[in-house]
Amino acid sequence: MSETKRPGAGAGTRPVLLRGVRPLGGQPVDVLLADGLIAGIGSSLQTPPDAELIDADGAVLLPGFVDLHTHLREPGREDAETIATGSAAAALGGFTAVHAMANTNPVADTAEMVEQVARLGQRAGLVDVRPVGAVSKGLAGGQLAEIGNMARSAAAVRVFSDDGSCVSDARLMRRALEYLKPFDAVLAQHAQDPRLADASCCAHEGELSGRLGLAGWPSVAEESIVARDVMLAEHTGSRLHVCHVSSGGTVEVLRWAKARGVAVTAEVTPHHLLLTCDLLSTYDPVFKVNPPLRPAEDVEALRAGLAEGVIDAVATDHAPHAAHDKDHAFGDAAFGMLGLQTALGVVIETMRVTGRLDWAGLADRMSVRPAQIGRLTGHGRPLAVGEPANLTLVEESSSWLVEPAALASLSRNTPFAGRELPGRVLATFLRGRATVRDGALAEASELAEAAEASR
Ligand SMILES: NC(=O)N[C@@H](CC(=O)O)C(=O)O
Ligand SMILES: [Zn+2]
Ligand SMILES: [Zn+2]
Repeated sequence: MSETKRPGAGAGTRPVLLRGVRPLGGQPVDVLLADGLIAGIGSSLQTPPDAELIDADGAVLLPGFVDLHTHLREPGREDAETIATGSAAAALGGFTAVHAMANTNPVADTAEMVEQVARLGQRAGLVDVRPVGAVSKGLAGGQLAEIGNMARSAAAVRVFSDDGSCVSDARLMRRALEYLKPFDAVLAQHAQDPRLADASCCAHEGELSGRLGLAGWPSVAEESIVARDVMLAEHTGSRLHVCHVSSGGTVEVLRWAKARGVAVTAEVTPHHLLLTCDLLSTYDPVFKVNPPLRPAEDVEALRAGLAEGVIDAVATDHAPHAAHDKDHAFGDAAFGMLGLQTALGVVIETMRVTGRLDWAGLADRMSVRPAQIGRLTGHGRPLAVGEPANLTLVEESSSWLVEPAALASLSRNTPFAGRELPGRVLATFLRGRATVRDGALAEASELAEAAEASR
Protein backbone atom coordinates (compact mmCIF):
# COMPACT_ATOMS: atom_id res chain seq x y z
CA MET A 1 0.00 0.00 0.00
CA SER A 2 2.98 2.31 0.26
CA GLU A 3 3.34 4.15 -3.03
CA THR A 4 6.61 2.40 -3.77
CA LYS A 5 4.84 -0.96 -3.89
CA ARG A 6 2.66 0.03 -6.84
CA PRO A 7 4.90 -0.39 -9.88
CA GLY A 8 1.97 -0.39 -12.28
CA ALA A 9 0.52 2.85 -10.96
CA GLY A 10 0.34 5.52 -13.64
CA ALA A 11 0.53 3.05 -16.49
CA GLY A 12 -2.50 3.20 -18.73
CA THR A 13 -3.07 6.94 -18.30
CA ARG A 14 -2.91 9.12 -21.37
CA PRO A 15 0.43 10.93 -21.88
CA VAL A 16 0.43 14.67 -21.17
CA LEU A 17 2.61 17.29 -22.83
CA LEU A 18 3.10 20.41 -20.73
CA ARG A 19 4.11 23.11 -23.18
CA GLY A 20 6.18 26.02 -21.94
CA VAL A 21 6.43 25.29 -18.22
CA ARG A 22 9.14 26.78 -16.01
CA PRO A 23 10.61 24.05 -13.77
CA LEU A 24 11.29 25.65 -10.34
CA GLY A 25 10.70 29.02 -12.00
CA GLY A 26 13.55 28.59 -14.53
CA GLN A 27 13.52 28.88 -18.33
CA PRO A 28 10.44 27.63 -20.23
CA VAL A 29 10.63 24.05 -21.56
CA ASP A 30 8.23 21.31 -22.58
CA VAL A 31 7.73 18.40 -20.23
CA LEU A 32 6.23 15.07 -21.26
CA LEU A 33 4.49 12.84 -18.73
CA ALA A 34 3.94 9.19 -19.68
CA ASP A 35 3.44 5.92 -17.80
CA GLY A 36 3.38 7.78 -14.51
CA LEU A 37 6.82 9.27 -15.02
CA ILE A 38 8.49 12.37 -16.37
CA ALA A 39 9.31 10.94 -19.79
CA GLY A 40 10.99 13.92 -21.44
CA ILE A 41 12.15 17.47 -20.83
CA GLY A 42 13.24 19.68 -23.74
CA SER A 43 12.34 22.23 -26.35
CA SER A 44 11.23 20.03 -29.24
CA LEU A 45 9.90 16.83 -27.72
CA GLN A 46 8.37 14.07 -29.83
CA THR A 47 4.74 14.15 -28.82
CA PRO A 48 2.93 10.82 -28.74
CA PRO A 49 -0.15 11.10 -31.00
CA ASP A 50 -2.56 10.38 -28.16
CA ALA A 51 -0.98 12.92 -25.79
CA GLU A 52 -3.07 15.57 -24.13
CA LEU A 53 -1.59 19.02 -24.67
CA ILE A 54 -1.60 21.56 -21.85
CA ASP A 55 -0.43 25.01 -22.85
CA ALA A 56 1.21 26.14 -19.64
CA ASP A 57 2.32 29.56 -20.83
CA GLY A 58 5.11 30.09 -18.33
CA ALA A 59 3.46 28.49 -15.32
CA VAL A 60 5.87 27.26 -12.65
CA LEU A 61 6.33 23.48 -12.43
CA LEU A 62 7.05 22.16 -8.93
CA PRO A 63 7.24 18.76 -7.29
CA GLY A 64 3.80 17.98 -5.81
CA PHE A 65 3.51 19.22 -2.24
CA VAL A 66 3.68 16.81 0.68
CA ASP A 67 1.80 17.63 3.86
CA LEU A 68 3.21 16.12 7.04
CA HIS A 69 0.20 17.15 9.11
CA THR A 70 -3.40 16.81 7.90
CA HIS A 71 -6.56 16.02 9.85
CA LEU A 72 -8.93 14.11 7.57
CA ARG A 73 -11.41 13.26 10.39
CA GLU A 74 -12.42 9.88 8.96
CA PRO A 75 -13.37 7.68 10.70
CA GLY A 76 -15.58 9.31 13.28
CA ARG A 77 -16.15 12.91 12.26
CA GLU A 78 -17.35 12.63 8.68
CA ASP A 79 -19.52 15.67 9.36
CA ALA A 80 -16.32 17.78 9.38
CA GLU A 81 -14.29 16.06 6.63
CA THR A 82 -13.86 12.73 4.91
CA ILE A 83 -10.78 11.19 3.38
CA ALA A 84 -12.32 11.92 -0.04
CA THR A 85 -13.17 15.59 0.60
CA GLY A 86 -9.87 16.24 2.35
CA SER A 87 -8.04 14.58 -0.55
CA ALA A 88 -9.89 16.87 -2.96
CA ALA A 89 -8.85 19.95 -0.96
CA ALA A 90 -5.29 18.66 -0.96
CA ALA A 91 -5.13 18.08 -4.71
CA LEU A 92 -6.62 21.53 -5.36
CA GLY A 93 -3.93 22.97 -3.09
CA GLY A 94 -1.18 21.34 -5.18
CA PHE A 95 -0.52 18.39 -2.85
CA THR A 96 0.22 14.88 -4.07
CA ALA A 97 0.67 13.29 -0.64
CA VAL A 98 -0.69 13.98 2.84
CA HIS A 99 -0.10 12.42 6.23
CA ALA A 100 -3.41 11.72 7.93
CA MET A 101 -3.20 12.41 11.67
CA ALA A 102 -4.17 9.69 14.12
CA ASN A 103 -6.66 11.64 16.29
CA THR A 104 -9.70 10.11 14.63
CA ASN A 105 -12.49 8.18 16.33
CA PRO A 106 -11.50 5.41 16.80
CA VAL A 107 -7.87 6.49 17.08
CA ALA A 108 -5.42 5.14 14.47
CA ASP A 109 -3.48 3.05 16.96
CA THR A 110 -3.60 -0.42 15.36
CA ALA A 111 -2.44 -1.98 12.09
CA GLU A 112 -6.07 -2.53 11.02
CA MET A 113 -6.92 1.13 11.53
CA VAL A 114 -3.97 2.52 9.56
CA GLU A 115 -4.59 0.01 6.77
CA GLN A 116 -8.21 1.15 6.57
CA VAL A 117 -7.16 4.81 6.28
CA ALA A 118 -4.67 3.95 3.53
CA ARG A 119 -7.33 1.96 1.69
CA LEU A 120 -9.84 4.81 1.82
CA GLY A 121 -7.13 7.13 0.56
CA GLN A 122 -6.44 4.86 -2.38
CA ARG A 123 -10.12 4.64 -3.14
CA ALA A 124 -10.41 8.45 -3.24
CA GLY A 125 -7.41 8.34 -5.59
CA LEU A 126 -6.53 12.05 -5.47
CA VAL A 127 -3.40 12.09 -3.31
CA ASP A 128 -1.31 9.46 -1.56
CA VAL A 129 -2.78 9.29 1.93
CA ARG A 130 -0.12 8.15 4.39
CA PRO A 131 -1.59 7.25 7.77
CA VAL A 132 0.11 8.54 10.90
CA GLY A 133 0.05 6.05 13.77
CA ALA A 134 -0.68 7.01 17.36
CA VAL A 135 2.20 6.90 19.85
CA SER A 136 0.00 5.88 22.77
CA LYS A 137 -3.15 3.76 22.91
CA GLY A 138 -6.17 5.96 22.40
CA LEU A 139 -3.84 9.01 22.54
CA ALA A 140 -4.23 8.64 26.30
CA GLY A 141 -0.53 9.02 27.05
CA GLY A 142 -0.43 5.86 29.19
CA GLN A 143 0.67 2.80 27.21
CA LEU A 144 2.45 2.59 23.88
CA ALA A 145 0.26 1.89 20.83
CA GLU A 146 1.08 -1.01 18.45
CA ILE A 147 3.97 0.90 16.90
CA GLY A 148 5.71 -2.18 15.48
CA ASN A 149 2.55 -3.63 13.97
CA MET A 150 1.68 -0.33 12.31
CA ALA A 151 5.21 0.09 10.95
CA ARG A 152 5.27 -3.48 9.59
CA SER A 153 1.68 -3.33 8.25
CA ALA A 154 0.79 -2.86 4.60
CA ALA A 155 0.40 0.85 5.41
CA ALA A 156 4.12 0.95 6.36
CA VAL A 157 3.69 3.77 8.88
CA ARG A 158 6.78 5.94 9.30
CA VAL A 159 5.31 8.88 11.23
CA PHE A 160 3.92 8.42 14.74
CA SER A 161 2.12 11.16 16.64
CA ASP A 162 -0.35 11.74 19.46
CA ASP A 163 -1.11 15.10 17.83
CA GLY A 164 -3.92 16.95 19.54
CA SER A 165 -2.20 15.78 22.74
CA CYS A 166 1.39 16.04 23.83
CA VAL A 167 3.40 12.96 24.77
CA SER A 168 4.11 14.68 28.04
CA ASP A 169 5.38 11.74 30.11
CA ALA A 170 9.16 11.73 29.65
CA ARG A 171 9.43 7.99 30.27
CA LEU A 172 6.78 7.15 27.65
CA MET A 173 8.44 9.58 25.23
CA ARG A 174 11.80 7.87 25.71
CA ARG A 175 10.29 4.40 25.22
CA ALA A 176 8.45 5.50 22.07
CA LEU A 177 11.61 7.00 20.58
CA GLU A 178 13.51 3.78 21.31
CA TYR A 179 10.75 1.61 19.94
CA LEU A 180 10.30 3.34 16.59
CA LYS A 181 14.02 3.71 15.87
CA PRO A 182 14.56 0.33 14.12
CA PHE A 183 11.76 1.20 11.69
CA ASP A 184 13.50 4.44 10.70
CA ALA A 185 10.27 6.12 11.79
CA VAL A 186 9.89 9.57 13.31
CA LEU A 187 7.97 10.80 16.34
CA ALA A 188 6.03 13.97 15.54
CA GLN A 189 5.44 15.78 18.80
CA HIS A 190 2.63 18.21 19.61
CA ALA A 191 4.72 20.22 22.07
CA GLN A 192 2.46 21.51 24.83
CA ASP A 193 3.27 20.85 28.46
CA PRO A 194 -0.23 20.19 29.82
CA ARG A 195 0.78 21.49 33.26
CA LEU A 196 1.79 24.84 31.77
CA ALA A 197 -0.99 25.04 29.15
CA ASP A 198 -4.12 22.95 29.67
CA ALA A 199 -7.12 22.55 27.37
CA SER A 200 -8.70 25.80 28.57
CA CYS A 201 -5.67 27.86 27.43
CA CYS A 202 -6.55 29.38 24.09
CA ALA A 203 -4.67 32.66 23.61
CA HIS A 204 -0.99 33.57 23.57
CA GLU A 205 -0.17 34.46 27.17
CA GLY A 206 0.63 38.13 27.32
CA GLU A 207 -0.83 41.55 27.80
CA LEU A 208 -3.54 40.85 25.19
CA SER A 209 -4.81 37.59 26.75
CA GLY A 210 -5.13 39.42 30.05
CA ARG A 211 -7.04 42.27 28.49
CA LEU A 212 -9.35 39.92 26.55
CA GLY A 213 -9.92 37.72 29.59
CA LEU A 214 -8.82 34.56 27.76
CA ALA A 215 -6.74 31.88 29.49
CA GLY A 216 -3.09 32.26 28.48
CA TRP A 217 -1.05 29.62 26.61
CA PRO A 218 2.57 30.63 27.29
CA SER A 219 5.30 30.01 24.71
CA VAL A 220 7.37 28.27 27.35
CA ALA A 221 4.83 25.40 27.42
CA GLU A 222 6.04 24.60 23.89
CA GLU A 223 9.70 25.52 24.30
CA SER A 224 10.28 23.44 27.43
CA ILE A 225 8.87 20.28 25.81
CA VAL A 226 11.00 20.79 22.69
CA ALA A 227 14.09 21.32 24.85
CA ARG A 228 13.39 18.09 26.74
CA ASP A 229 12.58 16.16 23.57
CA VAL A 230 15.73 17.11 21.68
CA MET A 231 17.74 15.77 24.63
CA LEU A 232 15.72 12.54 24.57
CA ALA A 233 16.22 12.28 20.80
CA GLU A 234 19.94 12.76 21.28
CA HIS A 235 20.04 10.17 24.05
CA THR A 236 18.11 7.55 22.06
CA GLY A 237 19.57 8.42 18.64
CA SER A 238 16.02 8.47 17.27
CA ARG A 239 14.31 10.87 14.90
CA LEU A 240 12.16 13.63 16.42
CA HIS A 241 9.90 15.98 14.49
CA VAL A 242 8.34 19.05 16.10
CA CYS A 243 4.82 19.86 14.95
CA HIS A 244 3.51 23.40 14.35
CA VAL A 245 6.33 25.46 15.87
CA SER A 246 4.82 28.74 17.07
CA SER A 247 7.47 30.60 19.06
CA GLY A 248 10.81 32.24 18.39
CA GLY A 249 12.20 30.53 21.48
CA THR A 250 11.51 27.12 19.94
CA VAL A 251 13.45 28.17 16.83
CA GLU A 252 16.42 28.95 19.11
CA VAL A 253 16.23 25.53 20.76
CA LEU A 254 16.03 23.83 17.35
CA ARG A 255 19.02 25.77 16.04
CA TRP A 256 21.04 24.69 19.05
CA ALA A 257 19.94 21.05 18.76
CA LYS A 258 20.72 20.87 15.05
CA ALA A 259 24.16 22.36 15.64
CA ARG A 260 24.73 19.53 18.14
CA GLY A 261 23.79 16.98 15.48
CA VAL A 262 20.49 15.88 17.02
CA ALA A 263 18.19 14.19 14.47
CA VAL A 264 15.42 16.75 14.85
CA THR A 265 13.21 18.32 12.18
CA ALA A 266 10.39 20.80 12.51
CA GLU A 267 7.42 22.26 10.71
CA VAL A 268 5.58 25.58 10.72
CA THR A 269 2.01 26.14 9.57
CA PRO A 270 0.98 28.78 7.02
CA HIS A 271 -1.25 30.45 9.61
CA HIS A 272 1.61 30.90 12.06
CA LEU A 273 3.65 32.46 9.22
CA LEU A 274 0.99 35.07 8.46
CA LEU A 275 -1.40 35.73 11.34
CA THR A 276 -0.76 37.31 14.74
CA CYS A 277 -2.59 37.12 18.07
CA ASP A 278 -3.94 40.67 17.61
CA LEU A 279 -6.73 39.03 15.58
CA LEU A 280 -8.11 37.59 18.80
CA SER A 281 -9.45 41.01 19.78
CA THR A 282 -12.36 40.21 17.42
CA TYR A 283 -13.16 37.12 19.57
CA ASP A 284 -13.83 35.34 16.27
CA PRO A 285 -13.37 31.61 17.00
CA VAL A 286 -12.03 31.05 13.49
CA PHE A 287 -8.71 32.33 14.91
CA LYS A 288 -8.68 29.79 17.74
CA VAL A 289 -5.96 27.24 17.07
CA ASN A 290 -3.45 25.09 18.87
CA PRO A 291 -0.77 26.27 19.44
CA PRO A 292 -2.19 29.81 19.50
CA LEU A 293 -1.34 32.65 17.14
CA ARG A 294 1.59 34.62 18.55
CA PRO A 295 2.89 38.22 18.38
CA ALA A 296 4.63 39.68 15.31
CA GLU A 297 8.14 39.02 16.75
CA ASP A 298 7.41 35.29 16.74
CA VAL A 299 5.99 35.41 13.21
CA GLU A 300 9.21 37.11 12.11
CA ALA A 301 11.34 34.45 13.86
CA LEU A 302 9.31 31.66 12.20
CA ARG A 303 9.76 33.16 8.73
CA ALA A 304 13.49 33.58 9.36
CA GLY A 305 13.75 30.03 10.74
CA LEU A 306 12.02 28.59 7.70
CA ALA A 307 14.20 30.61 5.31
CA GLU A 308 17.33 29.46 7.16
CA GLY A 309 16.17 25.84 7.17
CA VAL A 310 16.18 25.48 10.97
CA ILE A 311 12.49 24.87 10.40
CA ASP A 312 12.50 22.22 7.69
CA ALA A 313 8.99 22.22 6.35
CA VAL A 314 5.64 23.89 5.98
CA ALA A 315 2.80 21.65 7.18
CA THR A 316 -0.81 22.73 7.05
CA ASP A 317 -2.28 21.24 10.26
CA HIS A 318 -5.50 21.32 8.20
CA ALA A 319 -8.05 20.99 11.03
CA PRO A 320 -11.63 21.04 9.73
CA HIS A 321 -14.42 21.55 12.24
CA ALA A 322 -18.16 21.51 11.67
CA ALA A 323 -20.02 24.74 12.45
CA HIS A 324 -21.68 23.18 15.48
CA ASP A 325 -18.23 22.68 17.04
CA LYS A 326 -16.61 25.91 15.87
CA ASP A 327 -19.31 28.58 16.04
CA HIS A 328 -19.29 29.17 19.78
CA ALA A 329 -17.97 31.76 22.19
CA PHE A 330 -14.18 31.84 21.82
CA GLY A 331 -13.49 29.84 24.98
CA ASP A 332 -15.88 27.04 24.00
CA ALA A 333 -15.04 26.68 20.30
CA ALA A 334 -12.93 23.84 18.87
CA PHE A 335 -9.23 24.47 18.17
CA GLY A 336 -8.11 24.43 14.54
CA MET A 337 -8.33 25.90 11.04
CA LEU A 338 -8.45 24.73 7.44
CA GLY A 339 -5.18 24.86 5.54
CA LEU A 340 -4.82 22.65 2.47
CA GLN A 341 -6.19 24.93 -0.25
CA THR A 342 -4.66 28.14 1.08
CA ALA A 343 -1.19 26.86 2.06
CA LEU A 344 0.59 27.71 -1.18
CA GLY A 345 -0.86 31.23 -1.39
CA VAL A 346 0.13 32.02 2.19
CA VAL A 347 3.64 30.65 1.69
CA ILE A 348 4.06 32.68 -1.50
CA GLU A 349 2.85 35.80 0.30
CA THR A 350 5.02 35.36 3.38
CA MET A 351 8.14 33.76 1.89
CA ARG A 352 8.29 34.35 -1.91
CA VAL A 353 6.96 37.90 -2.18
CA THR A 354 9.19 38.92 0.72
CA GLY A 355 12.23 37.45 -1.06
CA ARG A 356 12.98 34.91 1.68
CA LEU A 357 12.65 31.81 -0.52
CA ASP A 358 12.97 31.28 -4.26
CA TRP A 359 10.89 28.62 -6.04
CA ALA A 360 13.50 25.94 -5.36
CA GLY A 361 13.44 26.90 -1.69
CA LEU A 362 9.65 26.77 -1.60
CA ALA A 363 9.70 23.34 -3.27
CA ASP A 364 12.28 22.20 -0.73
CA ARG A 365 10.14 23.22 2.27
CA MET A 366 6.78 22.10 0.87
CA SER A 367 7.78 18.94 -0.97
CA VAL A 368 11.38 17.70 -0.78
CA ARG A 369 12.00 17.86 2.95
CA PRO A 370 8.52 16.76 4.06
CA ALA A 371 8.82 13.73 1.77
CA GLN A 372 12.19 12.88 3.29
CA ILE A 373 10.91 13.28 6.85
CA GLY A 374 7.97 10.97 6.09
CA ARG A 375 10.25 8.56 4.15
CA LEU A 376 8.02 8.90 1.10
CA THR A 377 10.29 7.85 -1.73
CA GLY A 378 8.10 8.72 -4.72
CA HIS A 379 7.45 12.36 -3.81
CA GLY A 380 9.61 15.44 -3.49
CA ARG A 381 11.88 14.17 -6.25
CA PRO A 382 13.96 16.25 -8.68
CA LEU A 383 12.24 17.43 -11.88
CA ALA A 384 14.16 14.99 -14.05
CA VAL A 385 13.46 12.32 -16.67
CA GLY A 386 12.58 8.97 -15.12
CA GLU A 387 11.21 10.44 -11.88
CA PRO A 388 7.60 9.83 -10.80
CA ALA A 389 5.30 12.50 -12.26
CA ASN A 390 3.97 13.81 -8.93
CA LEU A 391 3.80 17.46 -9.84
CA THR A 392 1.97 20.72 -9.46
CA LEU A 393 1.67 23.59 -11.91
CA VAL A 394 1.32 27.09 -10.47
CA GLU A 395 0.33 30.32 -12.17
CA GLU A 396 2.54 32.78 -10.35
CA SER A 397 0.98 36.01 -11.61
CA SER A 398 -2.66 35.39 -10.75
CA SER A 399 -4.32 35.70 -7.40
CA TRP A 400 -7.62 34.43 -6.07
CA LEU A 401 -10.16 35.37 -3.44
CA VAL A 402 -10.65 32.94 -0.58
CA GLU A 403 -14.36 32.18 -0.33
CA PRO A 404 -15.11 29.59 2.36
CA ALA A 405 -18.15 28.18 0.54
CA ALA A 406 -16.08 27.54 -2.58
CA LEU A 407 -13.50 25.35 -0.80
CA ALA A 408 -13.59 21.58 -1.29
CA SER A 409 -13.47 20.87 2.44
CA LEU A 410 -16.71 19.90 4.18
CA SER A 411 -15.93 22.52 6.81
CA ARG A 412 -15.72 26.29 6.43
CA ASN A 413 -13.28 27.34 9.15
CA THR A 414 -10.68 29.18 7.11
CA PRO A 415 -9.03 32.18 8.78
CA PHE A 416 -8.23 33.59 5.33
CA ALA A 417 -11.81 34.26 4.19
CA GLY A 418 -12.02 37.40 2.08
CA ARG A 419 -8.27 37.53 1.49
CA GLU A 420 -6.72 37.74 -1.93
CA LEU A 421 -3.94 35.12 -2.11
CA PRO A 422 -1.22 35.00 -4.78
CA GLY A 423 -0.48 31.95 -6.96
CA ARG A 424 -3.12 29.72 -8.44
CA VAL A 425 -2.78 25.93 -8.73
CA LEU A 426 -3.60 25.21 -12.38
CA ALA A 427 -2.99 21.49 -12.37
CA THR A 428 -1.83 18.69 -10.10
CA PHE A 429 -0.54 15.34 -11.35
CA LEU A 430 -0.44 12.12 -9.37
CA ARG A 431 1.78 9.61 -11.19
CA GLY A 432 1.18 11.44 -14.44
CA ARG A 433 -2.60 11.62 -14.11
CA ALA A 434 -4.26 15.02 -13.69
CA THR A 435 -6.17 15.19 -10.41
CA VAL A 436 -6.65 18.92 -10.98
CA ARG A 437 -6.87 20.64 -14.33
CA ASP A 438 -7.72 24.30 -15.13
CA GLY A 439 -7.81 24.91 -11.39
CA ALA A 440 -10.65 22.44 -10.83
CA LEU A 441 -10.89 18.78 -9.89
CA ALA A 442 -10.64 16.44 -12.84
CA GLU A 443 -13.97 14.74 -13.63
CA ALA A 444 -14.94 12.10 -11.10
CA SER A 445 -15.70 9.59 -13.86
CA GLU A 446 -12.34 10.18 -15.47
CA LEU A 447 -10.61 9.75 -12.11
CA ALA A 448 -12.38 6.47 -11.39
CA GLU A 449 -11.42 5.19 -14.84
CA ALA A 450 -7.79 6.16 -14.39
CA ALA A 451 -7.65 4.68 -10.89
CA GLU A 452 -9.03 1.45 -12.34
CA ALA A 453 -6.43 1.48 -15.13
CA SER A 454 -3.58 1.94 -12.68
CA ARG A 455 -4.59 -0.96 -10.41
N1 LIG B 1 -4.35 22.40 15.62
C1 LIG B 1 -5.51 22.40 16.21
O1 LIG B 1 -5.90 23.45 16.74
N2 LIG B 1 -6.32 21.33 16.22
C2 LIG B 1 -6.01 20.01 15.77
C3 LIG B 1 -5.17 19.24 16.72
C4 LIG B 1 -3.74 19.70 16.78
O2 LIG B 1 -3.07 19.85 15.75
O3 LIG B 1 -3.20 19.89 17.86
C5 LIG B 1 -7.32 19.26 15.51
O4 LIG B 1 -7.31 18.03 15.40
O5 LIG B 1 -8.35 19.93 15.40
ZN1 LIG C 1 -1.11 19.62 17.36
ZN1 LIG D 1 -2.77 18.80 14.16
